[in-house]
Amino acid sequence: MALWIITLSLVLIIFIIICISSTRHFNYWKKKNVPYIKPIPIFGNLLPMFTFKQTAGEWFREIYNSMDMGYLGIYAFDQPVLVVKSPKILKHILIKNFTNFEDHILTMSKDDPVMSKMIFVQKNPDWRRSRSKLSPIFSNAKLKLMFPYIRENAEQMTKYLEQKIGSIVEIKEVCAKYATNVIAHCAFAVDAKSFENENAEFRQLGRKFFTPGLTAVIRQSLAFFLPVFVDLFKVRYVSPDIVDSLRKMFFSVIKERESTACVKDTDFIGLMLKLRENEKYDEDFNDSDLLAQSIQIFLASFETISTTIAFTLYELSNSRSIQDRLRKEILESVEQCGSLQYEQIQELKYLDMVVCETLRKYPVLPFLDRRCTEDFELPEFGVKIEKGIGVYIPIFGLHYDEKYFPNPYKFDPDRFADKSQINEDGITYLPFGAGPRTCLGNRFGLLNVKIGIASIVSNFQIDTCSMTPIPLKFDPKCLTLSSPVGIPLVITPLEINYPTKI
Ligand code: HEM
Repeated sequence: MALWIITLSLVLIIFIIICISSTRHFNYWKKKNVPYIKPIPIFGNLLPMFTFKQTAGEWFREIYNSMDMGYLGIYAFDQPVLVVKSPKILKHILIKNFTNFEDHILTMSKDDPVMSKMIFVQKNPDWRRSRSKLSPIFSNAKLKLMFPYIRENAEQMTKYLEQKIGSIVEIKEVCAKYATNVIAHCAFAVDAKSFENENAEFRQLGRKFFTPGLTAVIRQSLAFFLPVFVDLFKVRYVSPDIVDSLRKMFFSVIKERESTACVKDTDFIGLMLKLRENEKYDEDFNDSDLLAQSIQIFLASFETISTTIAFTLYELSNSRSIQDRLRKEILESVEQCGSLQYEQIQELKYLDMVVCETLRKYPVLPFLDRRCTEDFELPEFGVKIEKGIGVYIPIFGLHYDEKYFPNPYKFDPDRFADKSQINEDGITYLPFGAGPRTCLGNRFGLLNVKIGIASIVSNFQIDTCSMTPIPLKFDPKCLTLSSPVGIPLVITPLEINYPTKI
């Protein structure tokens, strides 16, 4: 027999074995009497995501809309996982019965000594220990100390934009420069110089990590949807050269701080060094833990901040009345105090409403995951979840549900005029997650987002141009929400002669 026939037969046999073995759990939801979507061999229900026809967020929204029940079974490759839609059940999972769902499904290879220590990835008991140590460094008092630098950086951004007046600006890139500078300064005590140098090292690192690519999205999707594979094949979530560059920067700052005995409260690295000093005898909090959490801060903040500002500016460019109302609020407030102050930012109600609405329409992380760590039962809802089962929360589906947000495609900040009712009866709005594992940096993130928006809106008028994608499409090669063509807009000086600018 010809060699090619033997080879082909072998490949065919291996393929059939993989197909059959990938279906061995496929009667799990049927046996539990849970409604489920019919899976296919190998991919389970994940094929649309891996053919890059849809983003993960859009796929979860489709699943969300396909069911009337409060929950539904699917298969992530061969693994049964539950997609939960009911706001009341979500409140139990994320808050009331949090101890049954403390871990994320997301897994990093144990062979990756840095990334596996990042707090987002840590499982218990490590996560609890890190969370209690890191929480104080995000306090209001600490953020206030960082405020002057953030405002200074926003001023640099407006100066940069002044040179671009009248031309088409890819605003997401400008916001990425702003966020890179803040995070490099606050997490690594480095002046990133993103506005001065198009190829600044920190900006390059951010581009490398967040520029969508086939291999990156496959690696990252496996970490979320097939964690067993990650450990088995030692799949790296972040390419080692990015981690190496951040490691070098981190240790050079530590060395400098130690040699000059310089103690600083105005950046996260200084705060973490203080923490290490206090935890001298804690072997579980050494330099590699500090490095892991610094990288965590870089990865968790830079894309979320820049994307949220860019999506807000996109919506403002599409609505002159919202843009004008926001500008009026900001400029009136600045006029009273001379310049924008930390406390004032928290009091700008319409700015807050605008940002909340942006995070509803564009939750940067469009889905969340949890792992059931103890059997869980809610007889009143007919729910029983076994230890080990993964749970996905379709944020994008909830945020576009007519029941909770009428006319969901409309950008309408007035939805958030009264925030007291939000998540009262169950969880329907969760751009930062919810419960004890909610985003650790949400106040820091919101502060940066609001200062960035206030600086641009108070100095420029923002409009769409022939290159602005309307409607906006999302990039299927990105797990977070992102536009494949960026967000090109035109900025012009303010038409009316406003009395004050920031
Ligand atoms: C607009 C900005 C941001 C958004 C929309 C956002 C969103 C999120 C979401 C959805 C989670 C998962 C929460 C959960 O599982 O319940 C999360 C976790 C986290 N975020 Fe953010 N984030 C933002 C900014 C930031 C910033 C600026 C930082 C750091 C300075 C940060 C640090 C973290 C950390 C450390 C976690 C893991 C918390 C834990 O597992 O205990 N985030 N974020």
